[in-house]
Amino acid sequence: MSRPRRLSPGEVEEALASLPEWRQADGALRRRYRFADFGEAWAFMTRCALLAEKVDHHPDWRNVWSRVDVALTTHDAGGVTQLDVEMARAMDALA
Ligand SMILES: C[C@H](O)[C@H](O)[C@H]1CNC2=NC(N)=NC(=O)C2=N1
Repeated sequence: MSRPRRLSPGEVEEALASLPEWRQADGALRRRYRFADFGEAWAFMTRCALLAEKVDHHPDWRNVWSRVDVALTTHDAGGVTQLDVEMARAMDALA
């Protein structure tokens, strides 16, 4: 894949207008998901993991019981790119 371009803060803000649960902090898109229990959280992570492998773009995340904290950033670009915006939308659709 060609190297993705890091989005400007303004471009990220624009993208976040249609991703109300997400915020931008420390060079990443961040969201907390809450599920009914650990099984639901893990099932969500499994769906995301399969997608991440398919598109070769992987979330940084932390799971505690029914909670999943996600940070999306493009390490190669040193910040948020269109890939992260697309992954955020896809993860919302899988939640
Ligand atoms: C070698 C491989 O293509 C890279 O390490 C990919 C894999 N998954 C990735 N995931 C994310 N979120 N950012 C990256 O820069 C990235 N790079």
